[in-house]
Amino acid sequence: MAAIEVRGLRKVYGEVAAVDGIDLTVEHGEVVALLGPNGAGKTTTVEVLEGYRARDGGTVTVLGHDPGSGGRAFREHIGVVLQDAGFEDSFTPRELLRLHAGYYPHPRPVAEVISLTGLEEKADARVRTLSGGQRRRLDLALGIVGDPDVLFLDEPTTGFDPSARRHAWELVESLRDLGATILLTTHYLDEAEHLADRVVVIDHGRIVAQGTPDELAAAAGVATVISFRLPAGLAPDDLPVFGLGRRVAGSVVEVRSESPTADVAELAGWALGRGEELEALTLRRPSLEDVYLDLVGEAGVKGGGDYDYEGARDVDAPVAPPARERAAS
Ligand SMILES: Nc1ncnc2c1ncn2[C@@H]1O[C@H](COP(=O)(O)OP(=O)(O)OP(=O)(O)O)[C@@H](O)[C@H]1O
Repeated sequence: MAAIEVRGLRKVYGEVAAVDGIDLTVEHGEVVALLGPNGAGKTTTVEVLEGYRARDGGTVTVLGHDPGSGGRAFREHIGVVLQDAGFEDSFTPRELLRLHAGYYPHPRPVAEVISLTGLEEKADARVRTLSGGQRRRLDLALGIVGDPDVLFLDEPTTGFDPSARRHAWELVESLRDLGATILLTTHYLDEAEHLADRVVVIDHGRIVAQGTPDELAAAAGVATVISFRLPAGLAPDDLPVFGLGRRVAGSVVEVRSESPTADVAELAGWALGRGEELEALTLRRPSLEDVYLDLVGEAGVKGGGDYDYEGARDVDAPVAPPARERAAS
Protein backbone atom coordinates (compact mmCIF):
# COMPACT_ATOMS: atom_id res chain seq x y z
CA MET A 1 0.00 0.00 0.00
CA ALA A 2 1.22 3.51 -0.79
CA ALA A 3 2.13 5.83 2.10
CA ILE A 4 -0.67 8.25 1.22
CA GLU A 5 -3.82 7.38 -0.76
CA VAL A 6 -6.44 10.02 -1.46
CA ARG A 7 -9.56 9.43 -3.56
CA GLY A 8 -12.20 12.00 -4.42
CA LEU A 9 -11.27 14.31 -1.51
CA ARG A 10 -13.72 17.16 -0.99
CA LYS A 11 -13.84 19.97 1.56
CA VAL A 12 -16.47 22.68 1.39
CA TYR A 13 -16.59 25.97 3.30
CA GLY A 14 -20.08 27.42 2.84
CA GLU A 15 -20.37 27.98 -0.90
CA VAL A 16 -16.67 27.44 -1.58
CA ALA A 17 -15.37 24.00 -2.54
CA ALA A 18 -11.84 24.49 -1.20
CA VAL A 19 -10.96 20.95 -2.32
CA ASP A 20 -13.07 19.64 -5.15
CA GLY A 21 -12.34 15.98 -5.88
CA ILE A 22 -8.60 15.38 -5.46
CA ASP A 23 -7.01 11.98 -6.15
CA LEU A 24 -3.44 11.63 -4.97
CA THR A 25 -1.06 8.75 -4.30
CA VAL A 26 2.31 9.23 -2.60
CA GLU A 27 4.58 6.19 -2.51
CA HIS A 28 6.82 5.35 0.45
CA GLY A 29 10.01 7.40 0.27
CA GLU A 30 8.62 9.81 -2.31
CA VAL A 31 8.87 13.61 -2.02
CA VAL A 32 5.84 15.31 -3.55
CA ALA A 33 5.34 19.08 -3.79
CA LEU A 34 1.90 20.69 -3.99
CA LEU A 35 1.98 23.93 -5.96
CA GLY A 36 -0.79 26.37 -6.72
CA PRO A 37 -1.87 29.99 -6.33
CA ASN A 38 -3.13 31.45 -3.05
CA GLY A 39 -6.43 29.83 -2.08
CA ALA A 40 -5.97 26.84 -4.41
CA GLY A 41 -6.65 24.32 -1.63
CA LYS A 42 -3.14 23.12 -0.77
CA THR A 43 -3.24 23.78 2.98
CA THR A 44 -6.77 22.37 3.28
CA THR A 45 -5.66 19.17 1.55
CA VAL A 46 -2.60 18.82 3.78
CA GLU A 47 -4.61 19.56 6.94
CA VAL A 48 -7.11 16.81 6.11
CA LEU A 49 -4.20 14.40 5.59
CA GLU A 50 -2.71 15.44 8.93
CA GLY A 51 -6.01 14.79 10.69
CA TYR A 52 -6.44 18.47 11.63
CA ARG A 53 -9.45 19.06 9.43
CA ALA A 54 -12.52 16.91 8.75
CA ARG A 55 -13.35 16.17 5.12
CA ASP A 56 -16.74 16.38 3.45
CA GLY A 57 -16.17 13.58 0.95
CA GLY A 58 -13.73 11.01 -0.38
CA THR A 59 -11.37 8.53 1.25
CA VAL A 60 -7.96 9.22 2.76
CA THR A 61 -5.39 6.74 4.06
CA VAL A 62 -2.03 7.75 5.54
CA LEU A 63 0.23 4.84 6.57
CA GLY A 64 -2.86 2.65 6.55
CA HIS A 65 -4.82 4.93 8.92
CA ASP A 66 -7.74 7.22 8.30
CA PRO A 67 -6.29 10.50 9.67
CA GLY A 68 -9.73 11.47 10.99
CA SER A 69 -9.81 8.53 13.39
CA GLY A 70 -6.22 7.27 13.48
CA GLY A 71 -5.50 8.54 16.99
CA ARG A 72 -2.16 8.11 18.70
CA ALA A 73 -0.99 5.18 16.56
CA PHE A 74 -1.28 7.49 13.53
CA ARG A 75 0.19 10.62 15.16
CA GLU A 76 3.30 8.79 16.39
CA HIS A 77 4.36 8.20 12.80
CA ILE A 78 3.75 11.59 11.24
CA GLY A 79 5.53 14.91 11.53
CA VAL A 80 3.85 18.20 10.82
CA VAL A 81 5.17 21.67 10.02
CA LEU A 82 2.17 23.98 9.93
CA GLN A 83 2.05 27.33 8.15
CA ASP A 84 1.35 29.14 11.39
CA ALA A 85 1.95 26.97 14.42
CA GLY A 86 1.93 29.52 17.25
CA PHE A 87 4.12 28.64 20.23
CA GLU A 88 4.00 29.14 23.94
CA ASP A 89 6.67 31.79 23.66
CA SER A 90 7.94 31.77 27.22
CA PHE A 91 9.56 28.38 26.51
CA THR A 92 12.93 27.92 24.84
CA PRO A 93 13.40 25.84 21.66
CA ARG A 94 15.21 23.17 23.66
CA GLU A 95 12.33 22.94 26.18
CA LEU A 96 9.70 22.75 23.44
CA LEU A 97 11.67 20.09 21.58
CA ARG A 98 12.05 17.98 24.76
CA LEU A 99 8.33 18.30 25.38
CA HIS A 100 7.49 17.24 21.82
CA ALA A 101 10.03 14.41 21.81
CA GLY A 102 8.12 12.94 24.78
CA TYR A 103 5.05 12.35 22.57
CA TYR A 104 6.93 9.96 20.28
CA PRO A 105 8.12 6.40 20.88
CA HIS A 106 11.49 6.80 19.10
CA PRO A 107 12.38 10.50 18.97
CA ARG A 108 15.58 11.91 17.55
CA PRO A 109 18.01 13.29 20.15
CA VAL A 110 17.05 16.91 20.83
CA ALA A 111 20.66 18.14 20.46
CA GLU A 112 20.85 16.52 17.02
CA VAL A 113 17.64 18.21 15.90
CA ILE A 114 18.90 21.58 17.16
CA SER A 115 22.07 21.15 15.16
CA LEU A 116 20.26 19.87 12.03
CA THR A 117 18.04 22.95 11.98
CA GLY A 118 20.82 25.43 12.81
CA LEU A 119 19.24 26.53 16.10
CA GLU A 120 22.32 26.15 18.32
CA GLU A 121 22.66 29.84 19.09
CA LYS A 122 19.02 30.24 20.04
CA ALA A 123 18.41 26.85 21.66
CA ASP A 124 18.15 28.34 25.15
CA ALA A 125 16.61 31.72 24.30
CA ARG A 126 12.92 32.43 24.94
CA VAL A 127 10.90 31.76 21.80
CA ARG A 128 9.54 35.32 21.92
CA THR A 129 13.05 36.60 21.15
CA LEU A 130 13.41 34.53 17.95
CA SER A 131 13.24 36.15 14.52
CA GLY A 132 10.61 35.01 12.00
CA GLY A 133 13.09 32.79 10.18
CA GLN A 134 14.36 31.30 13.45
CA ARG A 135 10.76 30.46 14.48
CA ARG A 136 10.30 28.72 11.16
CA ARG A 137 13.42 26.68 11.87
CA LEU A 138 11.87 25.75 15.20
CA ASP A 139 8.70 24.68 13.34
CA LEU A 140 10.86 22.43 11.21
CA ALA A 141 12.71 21.09 14.26
CA LEU A 142 9.39 20.21 15.97
CA GLY A 143 8.24 18.49 12.78
CA ILE A 144 11.22 16.14 12.66
CA VAL A 145 11.92 15.49 16.36
CA GLY A 146 9.61 12.44 16.33
CA ASP A 147 11.61 10.88 13.46
CA PRO A 148 8.41 10.56 11.42
CA ASP A 149 7.76 8.13 8.56
CA VAL A 150 5.60 10.74 6.82
CA LEU A 151 6.42 14.43 7.08
CA PHE A 152 4.00 17.20 6.08
CA LEU A 153 5.65 20.54 5.39
CA ASP A 154 3.39 23.52 4.73
CA GLU A 155 5.54 26.26 3.17
CA PRO A 156 8.52 25.16 5.26
CA THR A 157 11.03 27.80 4.17
CA THR A 158 8.88 30.93 4.00
CA GLY A 159 10.86 33.72 5.66
CA PHE A 160 14.18 31.89 5.47
CA ASP A 161 17.25 33.72 4.26
CA PRO A 162 18.93 32.09 1.23
CA SER A 163 21.50 30.19 3.26
CA ALA A 164 18.88 28.91 5.73
CA ARG A 165 16.81 27.75 2.77
CA ARG A 166 19.75 25.78 1.35
CA HIS A 167 20.29 24.30 4.78
CA ALA A 168 16.61 23.29 5.01
CA TRP A 169 16.80 21.72 1.56
CA GLU A 170 19.78 19.64 2.66
CA LEU A 171 17.84 18.59 5.72
CA VAL A 172 14.83 17.51 3.63
CA GLU A 173 17.17 15.64 1.29
CA SER A 174 18.81 13.82 4.16
CA LEU A 175 15.39 12.86 5.57
CA ARG A 176 14.43 11.54 2.16
CA ASP A 177 17.68 9.57 1.97
CA LEU A 178 16.70 7.98 5.28
CA GLY A 179 13.44 6.84 3.68
CA ALA A 180 10.93 9.45 4.90
CA THR A 181 7.88 10.19 2.75
CA ILE A 182 7.44 13.94 2.40
CA LEU A 183 4.49 16.01 1.21
CA LEU A 184 5.25 19.70 1.01
CA THR A 185 3.49 22.82 -0.16
CA THR A 186 5.53 25.71 -1.42
CA HIS A 187 5.34 28.90 -3.45
CA TYR A 188 9.01 28.62 -4.35
CA LEU A 189 9.21 26.87 -7.67
CA ASP A 190 12.95 26.39 -7.39
CA GLU A 191 12.29 24.62 -4.08
CA ALA A 192 9.82 22.24 -5.72
CA GLU A 193 12.16 21.69 -8.65
CA HIS A 194 15.07 21.01 -6.33
CA LEU A 195 13.37 18.77 -3.77
CA ALA A 196 10.41 17.04 -5.31
CA ASP A 197 10.36 13.72 -7.17
CA ARG A 198 6.91 14.74 -8.33
CA VAL A 199 5.03 18.01 -8.52
CA VAL A 200 1.24 18.30 -8.25
CA VAL A 201 -0.30 21.59 -9.40
CA ILE A 202 -3.63 22.49 -7.76
CA ASP A 203 -5.95 25.27 -8.86
CA HIS A 204 -9.48 25.95 -7.58
CA GLY A 205 -9.42 22.77 -5.49
CA ARG A 206 -8.54 20.46 -8.38
CA ILE A 207 -5.38 18.93 -9.73
CA VAL A 208 -4.57 20.58 -13.07
CA ALA A 209 -1.25 18.85 -13.74
CA GLN A 210 1.19 16.45 -12.13
CA GLY A 211 4.47 14.73 -12.95
CA THR A 212 8.19 15.30 -12.66
CA PRO A 213 9.23 18.83 -13.65
CA ASP A 214 10.44 17.40 -17.00
CA GLU A 215 7.17 15.58 -17.62
CA LEU A 216 5.21 18.74 -16.83
CA ALA A 217 7.32 20.75 -19.26
CA ALA A 218 6.65 18.20 -22.00
CA ALA A 219 2.90 18.01 -21.27
CA ALA A 220 2.45 21.77 -20.97
CA GLY A 221 4.19 22.28 -24.31
CA VAL A 222 6.56 24.94 -23.02
CA ALA A 223 9.44 25.04 -25.45
CA THR A 224 12.97 26.44 -25.13
CA VAL A 225 13.09 29.97 -23.73
CA ILE A 226 15.15 32.64 -25.55
CA SER A 227 15.81 35.56 -23.24
CA PHE A 228 17.48 38.93 -23.95
CA ARG A 229 17.45 42.58 -23.00
CA LEU A 230 15.67 44.89 -25.41
CA PRO A 231 18.15 47.42 -26.83
CA ALA A 232 17.67 50.93 -25.42
CA GLY A 233 15.19 53.04 -27.32
CA LEU A 234 13.34 50.06 -28.82
CA ALA A 235 9.88 48.77 -27.94
CA PRO A 236 8.71 45.12 -28.05
CA ASP A 237 6.65 45.98 -31.13
CA ASP A 238 9.90 46.75 -33.00
CA LEU A 239 10.93 43.09 -32.73
CA PRO A 240 10.42 40.75 -35.68
CA VAL A 241 7.68 38.15 -35.32
CA PHE A 242 9.24 34.87 -34.24
CA GLY A 243 8.77 32.14 -31.64
CA LEU A 244 5.59 31.02 -29.93
CA GLY A 245 4.81 33.71 -27.40
CA ARG A 246 6.50 36.44 -25.42
CA ARG A 247 6.62 37.76 -21.93
CA VAL A 248 8.07 41.22 -21.38
CA ALA A 249 9.17 42.24 -17.88
CA GLY A 250 10.84 45.65 -17.83
CA SER A 251 13.46 45.52 -20.56
CA VAL A 252 13.81 41.71 -20.46
CA VAL A 253 12.07 39.82 -23.24
CA GLU A 254 11.45 36.07 -23.00
CA VAL A 255 10.35 34.25 -26.13
CA ARG A 256 9.23 30.63 -26.14
CA SER A 257 10.54 28.74 -29.12
CA GLU A 258 10.10 25.31 -30.66
CA SER A 259 12.83 25.93 -33.24
CA PRO A 260 15.48 27.82 -31.31
CA THR A 261 18.15 27.65 -34.03
CA ALA A 262 15.92 29.34 -36.61
CA ASP A 263 14.47 31.79 -34.07
CA VAL A 264 17.86 32.84 -32.74
CA ALA A 265 19.02 33.31 -36.37
CA GLU A 266 15.99 35.51 -37.04
CA LEU A 267 16.58 37.55 -33.91
CA ALA A 268 20.33 37.86 -34.48
CA GLY A 269 19.79 38.86 -38.14
CA TRP A 270 17.38 41.56 -37.02
CA ALA A 271 19.78 42.88 -34.36
CA LEU A 272 22.82 42.79 -36.69
CA GLY A 273 20.84 44.56 -39.42
CA ARG A 274 20.24 47.42 -36.96
CA GLY A 275 23.76 47.34 -35.56
CA GLU A 276 22.41 46.46 -32.12
CA GLU A 277 24.04 44.21 -29.54
CA LEU A 278 21.58 41.96 -27.69
CA GLU A 279 22.63 42.02 -24.07
CA ALA A 280 22.08 39.05 -21.79
CA LEU A 281 21.09 36.82 -24.69
CA THR A 282 20.56 33.31 -23.34
CA LEU A 283 18.85 30.12 -24.34
CA ARG A 284 17.52 27.91 -21.58
CA ARG A 285 15.37 24.91 -20.90
CA PRO A 286 11.99 25.85 -19.49
CA SER A 287 12.05 25.99 -15.71
CA LEU A 288 9.24 24.77 -13.53
CA GLU A 289 8.30 28.44 -13.17
CA ASP A 290 7.70 28.73 -16.94
CA VAL A 291 5.53 25.63 -16.82
CA TYR A 292 3.69 26.80 -13.73
CA LEU A 293 2.93 30.22 -15.18
CA ASP A 294 1.69 28.50 -18.30
CA LEU A 295 -0.72 26.45 -16.20
CA VAL A 296 -2.00 28.85 -13.55
CA GLY A 297 -0.12 32.12 -14.05
CA GLU A 298 -3.19 33.86 -15.38
CA ALA A 299 -5.21 32.93 -12.31
CA GLY A 300 -2.33 34.00 -10.07
CA VAL A 301 -2.17 37.42 -11.71
CA LYS A 302 -5.93 37.90 -11.56
CA GLY A 303 -5.94 36.92 -7.92
CA GLY A 304 -3.08 39.33 -7.20
CA GLY A 305 -1.11 36.35 -5.85
CA ASP A 306 2.57 35.75 -5.43
CA TYR A 307 3.06 35.19 -9.12
CA ASP A 308 2.00 38.60 -10.27
CA TYR A 309 4.71 39.75 -12.65
CA GLU A 310 5.24 43.39 -11.92
CA GLY A 311 5.45 45.26 -15.19
CA ALA A 312 4.89 42.11 -17.21
CA ARG A 313 2.54 41.83 -20.14
CA ASP A 314 1.92 39.31 -22.86
CA VAL A 315 2.39 40.83 -26.26
CA ASP A 316 1.42 37.71 -28.17
CA ALA A 317 -1.55 35.42 -27.77
CA PRO A 318 -0.88 32.55 -25.35
CA VAL A 319 0.10 29.34 -27.09
CA ALA A 320 -1.42 26.87 -24.68
CA PRO A 321 -5.12 26.91 -23.78
CA PRO A 322 -5.90 28.04 -20.22
CA ALA A 323 -5.33 25.38 -17.60
CA ARG A 324 -8.99 24.73 -16.85
CA GLU A 325 -9.83 24.06 -20.51
CA ARG A 326 -6.90 21.72 -20.73
CA ALA A 327 -7.86 19.87 -17.55
CA ALA A 328 -11.38 19.38 -18.91
CA SER A 329 -10.22 18.01 -22.24
N1 LIG B 1 -11.44 27.91 7.87
C1 LIG B 1 -11.89 28.35 6.70
N2 LIG B 1 -13.12 28.89 6.56
C2 LIG B 1 -13.60 29.31 5.39
N3 LIG B 1 -12.91 29.24 4.22
C3 LIG B 1 -11.67 28.71 4.28
C4 LIG B 1 -11.09 28.24 5.50
N4 LIG B 1 -9.86 27.77 5.25
C5 LIG B 1 -9.66 27.94 3.92
N5 LIG B 1 -10.74 28.50 3.34
C6 LIG B 1 -10.90 28.79 1.90
O1 LIG B 1 -10.61 27.61 1.18
C7 LIG B 1 -9.87 27.90 -0.01
C8 LIG B 1 -8.56 27.14 -0.01
O2 LIG B 1 -7.72 27.60 1.03
P1 LIG B 1 -6.30 26.97 1.34
O3 LIG B 1 -5.78 27.65 2.59
O4 LIG B 1 -6.40 25.50 1.37
O5 LIG B 1 -5.46 27.41 0.07
P2 LIG B 1 -3.88 27.35 -0.20
O6 LIG B 1 -3.72 26.75 -1.54
O7 LIG B 1 -3.19 26.67 0.93
O8 LIG B 1 -3.52 28.88 -0.23
P3 LIG B 1 -2.16 29.69 0.20
O9 LIG B 1 -1.18 29.43 -0.88
O10 LIG B 1 -2.61 31.10 0.22
O11 LIG B 1 -1.73 29.17 1.54
C9 LIG B 1 -9.71 29.42 -0.03
O12 LIG B 1 -10.73 29.96 -0.84
C10 LIG B 1 -9.89 29.81 1.42
O13 LIG B 1 -10.40 31.12 1.51
